[in-house]
Parts: sequence; structure tokens; C-alpha cells
Amino acid sequence: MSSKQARGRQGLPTGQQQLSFGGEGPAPKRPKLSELGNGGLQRQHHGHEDRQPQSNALLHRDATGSSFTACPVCGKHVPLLCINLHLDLGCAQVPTPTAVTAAAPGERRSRAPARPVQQGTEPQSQRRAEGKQALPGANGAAADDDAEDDAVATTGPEHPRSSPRWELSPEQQQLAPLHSRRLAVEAREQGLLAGAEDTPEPKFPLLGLRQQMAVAAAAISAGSGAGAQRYGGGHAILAYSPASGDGRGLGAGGGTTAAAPSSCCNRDDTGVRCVLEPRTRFSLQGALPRGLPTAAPPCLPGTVFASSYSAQTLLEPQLHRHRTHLAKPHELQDATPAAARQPAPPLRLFVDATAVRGSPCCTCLKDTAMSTALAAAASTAVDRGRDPAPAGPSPPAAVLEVPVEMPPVEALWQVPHSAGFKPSSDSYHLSNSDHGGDSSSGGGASASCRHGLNEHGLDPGPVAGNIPLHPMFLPRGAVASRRVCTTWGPKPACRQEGAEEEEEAARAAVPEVIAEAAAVAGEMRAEVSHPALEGQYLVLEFVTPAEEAELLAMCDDPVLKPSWSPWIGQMYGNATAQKTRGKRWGVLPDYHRRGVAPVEHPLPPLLRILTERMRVQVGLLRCFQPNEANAIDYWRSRGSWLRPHVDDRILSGDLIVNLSLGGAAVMTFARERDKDEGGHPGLQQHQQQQQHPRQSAGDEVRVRLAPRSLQILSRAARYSYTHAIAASDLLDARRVSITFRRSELRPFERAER
Ligand SMILES: O=C(O)CCC(=O)C(=O)O
Ligand SMILES: [Fe+2]
Repeated sequence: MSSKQARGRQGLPTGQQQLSFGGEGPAPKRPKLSELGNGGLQRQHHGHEDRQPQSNALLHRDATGSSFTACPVCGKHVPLLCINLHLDLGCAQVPTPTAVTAAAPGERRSRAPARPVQQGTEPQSQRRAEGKQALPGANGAAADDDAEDDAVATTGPEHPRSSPRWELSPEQQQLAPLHSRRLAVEAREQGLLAGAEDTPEPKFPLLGLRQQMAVAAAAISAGSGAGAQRYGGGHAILAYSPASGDGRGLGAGGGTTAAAPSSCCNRDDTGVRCVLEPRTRFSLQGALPRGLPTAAPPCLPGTVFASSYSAQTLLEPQLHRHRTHLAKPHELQDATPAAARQPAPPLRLFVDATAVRGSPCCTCLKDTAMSTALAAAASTAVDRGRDPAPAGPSPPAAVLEVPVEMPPVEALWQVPHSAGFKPSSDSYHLSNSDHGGDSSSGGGASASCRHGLNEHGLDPGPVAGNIPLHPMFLPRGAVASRRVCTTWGPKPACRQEGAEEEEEAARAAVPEVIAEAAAVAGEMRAEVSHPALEGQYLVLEFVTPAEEAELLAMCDDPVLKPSWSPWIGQMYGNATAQKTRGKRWGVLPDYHRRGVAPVEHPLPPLLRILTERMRVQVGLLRCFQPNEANAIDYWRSRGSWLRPHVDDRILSGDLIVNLSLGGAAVMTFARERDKDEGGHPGLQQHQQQQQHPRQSAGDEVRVRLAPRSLQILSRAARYSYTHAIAASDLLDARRVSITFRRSELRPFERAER
């Protein structure tokens, strides 16, 4: 390292201080790119001559003559032309400009290929032309700045200078619009950073909670107006936790940014941007890998949308929209370190003034008065955010207590369906992938995660170690362009107009999506609609091994929880599953009286999570609301087997879903020829289930059910084939299945008629 470079590094803290602004008064102007270098600093700090030599040392060149500077925030050495982009990315990346070494035809041909850099030896016009080629159309601060060129020329070591022509990579071009918004935001940030200017460390991490929230509000605010278009008129929510207030909420990807999908509101000109105060950023990292997206409507109070992005990243929706994760409040709360857990307070919304405009929209802002109140509160929040943070954890005054209590966990499951919320097609994205390498994603396959909820519906805590994720939950790397994901997700208003077509489209999309997701991991994860068994779908690794263990433990739990049935030999020897134990939850179908008895043991939270996951992640199941589930405990040593049967065609709905746990088995499907067409088969079903179905060899389809897989039986597979598992087809010592159904609430009297 040259002595100048060394000086440059040493000089960083000073340079950093120089870039700090005072806290009071109007938001100061962000330093121009050039001001990071010699000329700019001279201008900015004229009268402070003693700093000038150090500021000179902030710039150096590499062997190709490219100029670098130390980032004033993180200290990394960044190509000068990319410093804004680097800042825009929240210091997460050090972008590299693409050097086009070959000059364009006729351009600069006469120039000597290498010569020492000397101040002033290059004609001004030529330097200007070079500067203009930098960051075309995107980074005016770099492109237009003569002073920057001066700085480069005077401060770099004397390397031969080629004739580089800088161009933005496609990714950089995509990010370029960030720059303008970044400018707007940064001024406010800098104002808020006044208290931290004496410290040499990066500043964002030093912000207190209150400041973080204010920064967030400012950032959000800056996204309105012209930027709102880029938000697609959508929502942005930042979540910070007072409990976790260790100051790492912002910067370098450390923040929890919750982003609601852009399509909550149907109107482009309406936006609500909120800072939800009482949640923790860790929530996200806990929730994301777990792959438990939820279906709560974006604007419904009590709903939190989480994504592991910093405020900077949030500013560019293109970056985060595919990472949108929907999390329920209890997920977020549960992710808070146990010591910090508190009873859930009412949600507090900080909303910036400019965000609420236009007409109230959909479920979130039907009430105009509410909009106004939110806007007023937001305005105060933003203003107060500029004040120095008070000592202690006192909450900001500009808190609007939204008069909605957090729904109890039980109620949460009802939310999407009772609220009549109909998300548009963009609302739910399962993927997080188009920038899969992002350091802040928390969504990588090895990110730490949590598992299962306890009997209170709460997460019992982190799982030791990392749990590999199924790519279907968090597909990485290849999903960005996949609009097919938009067909996944809940459609609570199932039977609305056009629902059938949509369902059909969703069905059509499922194979593609699953196969694509599978391809990401290089494994065939799912076969959808078995080629020889129409209507049979298989989703592999629907639950993680940890979840599988928890489900098995739940089934085996000897302690009778109020909502769990015990393992009993109820099916032993006289019903469908032979030499097995079973348990069941939900309504109790009575196949003899052809009716359904009321719920005895409601579906435990763990199973409700799975049904929710089914709805969100499997398009075919997006309307599936099972009200019963039964588990069967197969043991090889006991000679357990499953008789050929068709699940009751009248009592049970169109979809039967089997989850396999613990071990694999081969299920044999056999076509019931006379069930293919005509007549209502239901009344004879029970009889015919007892008979050996007529079949030929060609009518038999065997399907391996892997542990953790989810099998969906619909259409022909559901109605025209029996399914069975021979004792010899139990491939492991033990297999437990949980079958989910929707049984019609059919009064016995009617059934008996
Ligand atoms: O064990 C299975 O996967 C299937 C169980 C089943 O068919 C049933 O419970 O009706
Ligand atoms: Fe069955």
C-alpha cells in the first residue's frame, strides 16, 4: 500500500466527521460526490484548512488508474464513480464499474496508452468528456463534476492511466434511480445523526431507537411524491422493537424493514406508510426462513409484513418486492428474545404526512377521518424525529394509538377469510430470490430459523443449528422473473365471480411453479398431477425435518392437551386403517349416519399453521380450509396397512391432503371403473369401499410418499381411484400420516333421510 493510500485509510474517521452535519435547522444538503474528494471538501469546509491534507488522502487510485475513495459511512474502499451507488445500497455492496478498455472507434486513438497522472496535463475538455461518460444518466453528481476530476488528478498515486470508459452494469442501471431518493433521505438522516458525529464508527448503528424510527419515517416520507410511483402506490412499513433496542436497526442490512405488498390498495395514488413500533427486527429473520408466510390482509390492523431489509433498500421496491414476507404479529413477537417479551401492546402506527393522500382505499382506510388522523400523527412523528433523541426509552409523542387490539392468535387464522380481503395478484410472493445473494436477506437456505409453535400458538424458541429450507418456501436465485408466483397465495373470497377460472389457472400454474422451485435446488422436489393419476399432486419437503419432529412429538405426546385427542386404536381392525392407532381433530364425521358431529378436539395450532401454509404456498390449496384431520400411526412391526378405500365422497370435500411423517410408504391407487362417470357415487361408497375394487393391472398406480411430503388428491385421484397401503409397502419402521379434509357440516337428520 502506498503511503498515500495508508494515509487515506487512516484519514477516514476525520473524513467521516467532516461529512457530518449539525442537527438543527433545515436539512443540510448531501455532499456532492466531488465533496468526498479534495475540491469538495475544500468547498464544504473552507476555513478549516487543517483538514485539507487528510481529505486529499481520501482518494487513491488502483493500478488501472481508477479512483477510489473510502466510504464515509462504512469505510470500505469504493470506486469513486460508484460511491453513490454504494451508499444507495446501504453499504451492502461495493459495486464495480465495468471498464471498457477498448476505446470506441475513432475515440482517443491518438492518446498515449499510458502516461503518468499529472494534475492539469490533461486538457479540461477531455477530462470533462471522460467524466460525462461516467454513470450515464444516473449519477449526475459523478458525471457533471469537474472538481471530481480534479480530485482524481491530484490525489492518486502516479499510475499509468489507460482510457477507461465507465458504464453501469445492468444491475447498476436498475439501481440508479435510487440515487435521487437517497439524496432526499440522506439529508434528513444526516440531520438526525448530529449526536453521533464525534464517533469514528459507522453512524447508523449508533442511532437510538427513536432516531431509527425517525429516520425510517423520513426515509418513507422521501419515498412519497415522485417516489411514490416507484412504490407502485404501495405501502412500506418499518418495524423496530423497543425491546431489542440495541441500535442495530438501521444500516448495512441490519434493520428490519417490513414492507407490505404494493397491491394492497387498488388505487395507485393512495399510499399508507407506517412504522410499526413494537416489533423486533429479529422477527423477520426468525420468520422468513421458517417459511410461514401468512395470509393476513396487508392493511388489517394486527398484520405485519416483514422483510429483512434496511431502510435504504426499502427505498427501492424492485429490490424488496420479491422478498416480501407476510408474518403474523405473534410470529414477530415470538421472535423477540424471551427476556424482552412483553404482552403485545396495541399497534402503534407512525405514518408520514404525505403518505396518506387520495381516496381512502380498500380495507385499510375506508374511514377518511382515520386517514387524516394518521396523516397528522405522521407529520408530527416526522417532525419530532428531527429533534435530538431524549434520554431513556420514552416513546415518541407522535404515536397514534390505533384503536385495534392485536387479535388473539386464534382469531388470526380467521382474519383472511372473514375480512373479505381479496388480494390482487401481486400481493403475495413466495420468492425472495431476485437478489438472492443479498447479505441482509436472512432467507438463505442456511439462515437460522425457528420451528413450530407451542400449544399457545407461540414459538417456543430457536432451533439449535440451522435448518435447511425447502426451496419451495424460499426459492433462491431463479424466481425473480416468475410471475407465476402471483397465482400462489390465499384467495379468501373463494367463491367470488371468476373464482373457478382463477382456480383453474392456479391449478395450471402449480406444476410449473413447483417444478421450477425444485429445479433451483437441483432436485426434483415435486411431481404434480401424476401423469397416470390425474388429480394427484405431491409436494415434497412440505415440512422441515424439525417441523416433522415436532409434529410427531405432538402426536406422541402422552400428556393430553385439551385440544388434542390421544392416540387410540379407534381404527384398529374394523375400519380403513388396519393394525394402526389413530387420532383425530376437528369435526367428527360419522360415516354410518352420514353426518358430522361437532368439533371435539379443535385442530391444534401446529396443524393450523400447516393448513395456512398450504393455502399460501400451494395454489391448488388456496381455498382449502380443512375442518378435520386424522393421524394414522403405521408400524411395520405391527403389520399396519391401509385398506383400499375412497374417502367419503359426500361427507368429505373435493380435496384430500395427506402429510407423511417419519417414514416412507408406497400408496397404491386403483381405478374404480364404474365410478368414472355418471350417478352419484356417494350412497354406495361405503359398500364399495369394503369390496375389492375391480381393476386391471393398467389401472393401478403406485406412488411413493416420502416423509415430509404432502399429497393432494383431487379430481380423478380423489373420486375415481381407491388408495391403499399394503403392509409390505411400508418402507420404514414407522410412518405417521396426517390427513386433512373439509367435511361438510351436514346434519344427521338430513343424512338419515
Ligand atoms: O396414510 C395415508 O397417507 C392415507 C390415509 C388415508 O387415506 C385416510 O386417512 O383416509
Ligand atoms: Fe383415504
